[in-house]
Amino acid sequence: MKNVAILGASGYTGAELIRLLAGHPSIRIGALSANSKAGRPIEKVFPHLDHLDLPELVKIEEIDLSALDLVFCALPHRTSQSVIKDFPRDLKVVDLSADFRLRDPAEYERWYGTQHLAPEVQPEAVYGLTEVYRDEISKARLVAGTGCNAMCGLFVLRPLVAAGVADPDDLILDLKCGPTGAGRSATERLLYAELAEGASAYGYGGTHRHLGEFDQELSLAAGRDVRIRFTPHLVPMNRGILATAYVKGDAREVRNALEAAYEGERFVHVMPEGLPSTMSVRGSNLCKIGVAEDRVPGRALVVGALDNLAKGSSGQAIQNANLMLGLPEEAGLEVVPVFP
Ligand SMILES: NC(=O)C1=CN([C@@H]2O[C@H](COP(=O)(O)OP(=O)(O)OC[C@H]3O[C@@H](n4cnc5c(N)ncnc54)[C@H](OP(=O)(O)O)[C@@H]3O)[C@@H](O)[C@H]2O)C=CC1
Ligand SMILES: CC(=O)N[C@@H](CCC(=O)OP(=O)(O)O)C(=O)O
Repeated sequence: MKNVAILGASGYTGAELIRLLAGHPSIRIGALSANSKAGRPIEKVFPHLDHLDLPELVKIEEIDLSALDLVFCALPHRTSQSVIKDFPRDLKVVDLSADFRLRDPAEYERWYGTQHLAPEVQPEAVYGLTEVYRDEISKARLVAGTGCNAMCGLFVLRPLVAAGVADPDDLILDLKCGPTGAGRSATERLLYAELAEGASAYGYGGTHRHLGEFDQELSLAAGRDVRIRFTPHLVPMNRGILATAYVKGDAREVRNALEAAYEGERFVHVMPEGLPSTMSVRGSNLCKIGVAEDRVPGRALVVGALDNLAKGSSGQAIQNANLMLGLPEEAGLEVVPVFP
C-alpha cells in the first residue's frame, strides 16, 4: 500500500480525491489537511463521506511528511508554491494548482500578476497532460496538474496543430463550465440565485489565465507560436466542461489526427459519430471527443467533454500519481459516468 496525504482536503478537488481514492486498491489516505476547517472531523465538512474511515483534518504543519509516498496538493494558487518549496526534495508531489504549470516563471508572473515564489523548483515540474507526457510523468518528482479548461481544450486542439491538419492561426475555442471549477469559496457570481437560470461569458478578450497553458502547449506541439481565441462561459451545471472548437481544416483529416493521437487510450475517446455531452462523462475520468463537418466547406467542429473535478483535476491527479508510484495507470479510476 502507498501512503498519501491530501492537502486542501476540505475543498472540491480534495473531496473528489477522497471519493476516487476510496476505491483505489493500492493507495491509502494517511493524512488530510484543511485551513479554516482544520480540527474538524471530515464528516462534519462532507457528510457524504461519513461512512469512510478517514483521518481528521489537520493543519499542514502537523503532517509527518516522512511517512508519505506522495502528496496531493489541492491548495489555492500561490499557497501551493509556498508549501511545496519547503518540502523535502525527494518527496513526490502532484500539485493541482496553477503554480508549476508554466515552464517560464516570467509567464507565470504575466498571467497570475504575481512573482513566482519557487522558480528554483519549477524546472523539476512536468505538465500533467498524461496522454502527452506519460514517460516524463512516470519519472517525475513533481507533476503540475493542468487547468481544467486547458485540459479539455488541449485534448481537442493539440493533436490538430501537431499533425498540421488545422490552421494554427484560425482556432476558436468556445467553452462552457460549471461553478465547481472556481472552488468552494463562493463569490457573488457563484450564488445560486445569480447562476441557476443564466449563463455568462467571463475571462474573455484574451484575459483568461489558462491562455498561458494554451500558448505554451500548442506552440510546443506546432513548433511555432500559436495563439487561440478563447471564451469560457459559466453555465448552471455542478460539474462539467464542454469545449467547442471551430477550426479551418478538413473534417476527415481532423478526425484521423484525433483517432491517431488517442488510439489505445483508456480515458480519452474519439466518438465514431455524434458529439459528446457533459452527461456522458460526469463523475468519470473520461474525456469524450466528437467531430462534425461545418456547413462552410473546409471547416470542422470538434467538441470535447470532461468532468472538471475528475479528468480535469482529481482524476487526472490520481492517474499521474499512479504513474509516479509505479502502479497501473488506471487503478482507482475505472468509474462509470453518473447518469442522469
Ligand atoms: N475546482 C476545479 O475544478 C479545479 C481546481 N483546480 C485547482 O485545484 C486547487 C484546489 O481547488 P478547489 O478544490 O476547487 O479549491 P477549494 O477552494 O474548494 O478548496 C481549497 C482548499 O485549500 C485549503 N486552503 C485554503 N487556503 C489555505 C491556506 N492558506 N493554507 C492551507 N490550506 C488552505 C482550504 O481549506 P479550508 O476549507 O479549511 O479553508 C480547502 O481545503 C486550486 O489551486 C484550483 O485552482 C484545478 C483544476 C480544476
Ligand atoms: C468557473 C470557473 O471559474 N472556472 C475556473 C476553472 C479553474 C481551473 O481549471 O482550475 P485552476 O484554477 O487550477 O486553473 C476558471 O475558469 O478560472
